[in-house]
Amino acid sequence: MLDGELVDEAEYQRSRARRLAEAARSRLPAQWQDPTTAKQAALVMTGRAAVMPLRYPGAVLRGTAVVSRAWWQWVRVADYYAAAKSTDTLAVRWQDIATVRRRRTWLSLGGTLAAVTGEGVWWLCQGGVAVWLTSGIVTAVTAIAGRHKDGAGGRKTVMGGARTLAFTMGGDSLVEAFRAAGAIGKAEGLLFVQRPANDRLGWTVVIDLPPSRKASDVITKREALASALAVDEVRLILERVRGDEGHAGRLSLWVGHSDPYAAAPVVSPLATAESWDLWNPAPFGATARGDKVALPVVWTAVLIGAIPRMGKTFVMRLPLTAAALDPYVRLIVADGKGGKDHRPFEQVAHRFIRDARTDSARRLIAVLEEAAADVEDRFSRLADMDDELCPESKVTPQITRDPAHGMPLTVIGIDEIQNYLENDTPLDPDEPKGKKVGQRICDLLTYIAKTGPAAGYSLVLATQKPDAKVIPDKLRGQLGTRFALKTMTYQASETILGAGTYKAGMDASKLLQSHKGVGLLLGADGESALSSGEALTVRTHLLHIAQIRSACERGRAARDAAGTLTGDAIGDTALGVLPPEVAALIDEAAGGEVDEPAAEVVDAVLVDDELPEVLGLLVDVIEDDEQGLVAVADLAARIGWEPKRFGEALTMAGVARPQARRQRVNGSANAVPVVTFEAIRAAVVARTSAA
Ligand SMILES: Nc1ncnc2c1ncn2[C@@H]1O[C@H](COP(=O)(O)OP(=O)(O)OP(=O)(O)O)[C@@H](O)[C@H]1O
Repeated sequence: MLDGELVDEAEYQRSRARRLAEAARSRLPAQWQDPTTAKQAALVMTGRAAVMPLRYPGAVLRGTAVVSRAWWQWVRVADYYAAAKSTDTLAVRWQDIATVRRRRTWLSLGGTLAAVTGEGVWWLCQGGVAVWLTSGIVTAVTAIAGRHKDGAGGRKTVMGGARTLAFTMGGDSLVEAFRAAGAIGKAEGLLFVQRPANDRLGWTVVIDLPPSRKASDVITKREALASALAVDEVRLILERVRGDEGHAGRLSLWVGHSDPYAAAPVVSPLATAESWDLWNPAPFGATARGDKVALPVVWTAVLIGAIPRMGKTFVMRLPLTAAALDPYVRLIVADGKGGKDHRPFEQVAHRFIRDARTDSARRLIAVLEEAAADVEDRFSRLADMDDELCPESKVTPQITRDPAHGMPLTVIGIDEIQNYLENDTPLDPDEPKGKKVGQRICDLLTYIAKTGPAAGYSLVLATQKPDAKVIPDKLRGQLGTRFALKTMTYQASETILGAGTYKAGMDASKLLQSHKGVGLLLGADGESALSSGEALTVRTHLLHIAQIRSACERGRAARDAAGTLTGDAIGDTALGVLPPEVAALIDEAAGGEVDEPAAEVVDAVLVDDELPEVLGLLVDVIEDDEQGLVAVADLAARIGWEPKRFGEALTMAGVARPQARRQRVNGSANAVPVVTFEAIRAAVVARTSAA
C-alpha cells in the first residue's frame, strides 16, 4: 500500500525548494535554525558585543595571567618535572631537566629580544600604527585566552529566561547536558553524526559517545538527561542506532516540540478497512515521531496491562477487530468485565463468553478444552501433511485459509482475565479442596500459549492485575508480546514487560495519566519484528465501539461468503470433549502432576443415572435406518428445541462431534453444524448401559 498525494508541477517545485531550504537550515548551529531562537541568539550576540568594551580589560588581564603561567610552566619543563617526581626518578633526570630549562630560558630571552627589536624597527618605519596593531593583536590573543569557557565553574546562564530547545540542542549545551546527567565524563565530549535538525514534530540529532561509553547505558539515564535538557521525559526519545549504520556507542536523540502523546488520537484504519489479512501485523498506532507501529498476532501471545481507565479494552480490541475482519480467522472472545465493550464480536465469534460469572467461567473451561484438543489434533494432522504444503510442522497461510483443512488462525481474546483466574470455586463441587476453576483456566491458557502458536492459535489477554499471584510466571512467561499502558509503580510495569526492563530504562509508570491509549510495546519472545531490548512507546489508534460493530458486520458478511461462520455466531454452541491424552498434556504443561482421573472426568459426564432429556426425546424421533450426518438444526427442529440450547445439551449428554464440525448436508448451500446418528446412538447406549 502506498501513501501519496497528487501535486502539480508548481507545487512540486515549491516543495522541493522548501526541502532544500530545510536541508540548508539543518546545517546551521541549532539555535540559528529556528526564527525565534535565531532572534534570541542575535540578541544575545548583540548584548555581548555591547558589553565587550567593559569586559575586554578583565579578559586581557586574565589572559595575561593564563599566558604567563603557561609560559612559566613551559620554561620550567613542569610536566616532565612532575612526571619524574611522581616516579621517583628526579635525581636521574635532573641533569636533562636543567639542560632543557636553560635552553628554554635562552629561547625565551632571544624571542623577546627579537620581538622587541622587530617592533622597534617597525615603529621607526611606520610610526604609531605598528604599536596599535601589535597591541591590538596581543590583547586580542590574551583576551581569548582569558575568556570564560562554556561549562567553566561559576559561569552564569546566558539565555536570559527559559531555556529553549534550540539552545539546549546546540553542541555545547548538549555536551553540558550529557555531562550533567552523568552520561559522559566531565572531560569527555560528543561527536555529531547528524547535526541537530528541526522538523514539524521535534529535534533530531545523532551522536557518537566517547569511546567505550555505551548507548544502552545512556538510555537508562533518560530522566536525568531530560532534566538536563529541561524537557519532560515523555518528550525525549533515546534510541540506539543499530545495524551497518550504527554501533554500540551511537545514539539517536529526539526531543518533541510538545508532548507528542497529548495530540488528538488517530482513528484506526480498521474503522474503514473492508477486510484484513491477519497474517499481516494489525495496525496498532504510531510512535511519537509518527512512525507507524503494527502488532503481530500470529506466532505470539499478547499481554496487555495497565491501571484501570487507561485504554486496555480499547487496545485489545484493535487486534481482535483485525481478526474479525479476516474471514479466515476464528475468534474466541471472553469478556471478564461483563459489559458491552466486546459485544460486537458476538456476530463473528466462534465462541463468545459474556461475563465472568462462575457458569461462564466453566463454559470458558469447556471452550479452552475444545481449543486445546483442537491444537493437538492440528499437530497430528500437520505431521501427516505433505512437505510442500506443510514444510515446518507449523500452519501456513495456505493451510489456514483453506476451510478443507479446518485449521483457521484462531485468536483467543480475554479481557480482565484476572476475573477468571481468581475464581476459586472448586472445579469439582464434590471436592471442595481440589483444583479451582481459575487454576484450571490458567492451566489451559498456559498449554495453549505454549503449544498453540505453531498450530495457529494466538492469545490476547488484558488485565489490570498483572502480578504473579494472578498471572503465574508459567503463563506470563509464554506471553511473548507485552504492552504496558500506564501503571502505578515501576514494579507493576516490570511485571507486564518482564524482569530487567526497568533497569534497561523501560518504565510504564512514567507515562502520564492523561496519556490514554499510550503504552510501551515489547516483543519478548523474538518471534516478531518487535525489539526485545528496547520498548517502543506507542500511541495506539482509537477505535470506537460503533466502528468495531460495523467492522464485525463486514467480517460476518465476508465469513458468510467464505462459508467460515462457525460456532456461537450461528447458534452452534455445542462444545467438543477433551480427550484424556490431551488432558494429561495440559497438566504436564501446567507443571502439576498428571491428574490420573482425567479420563474419569469425561466418563463422569457420560455416566448418569438416567437418560438426559435431549437423548430421550431424540430416541423417539430418530428412525432405525437413519445413518451418517445430519444437520444439528434439523434434529433440533424435530424435537422443537432452540438450536443453541440443543447443541449445548448434546455436548452435556456426551455426544461426540465429527472432526469437521460444519459440513454441507442434504445439498445445503453452506456448511452447517452437523452431528452423526451413530454418535447419538453411541451416547444413548453408553448412558443406558452405565445406568
Ligand atoms: N488510543 C486511545 N486514544 C485516546 N483515548 C483512548 C484511547 N484508548 C482508550 N482511550 C480512552 O480511555 C478511556 C478508557 O478506556 P478503556 O475502557 O479501554 O480502559 P480500560 O483500561 O479497559 O478501563 P477498565 O480498567 O475500567 O476496564 C476510554 O474512555 C477511551 O476514550
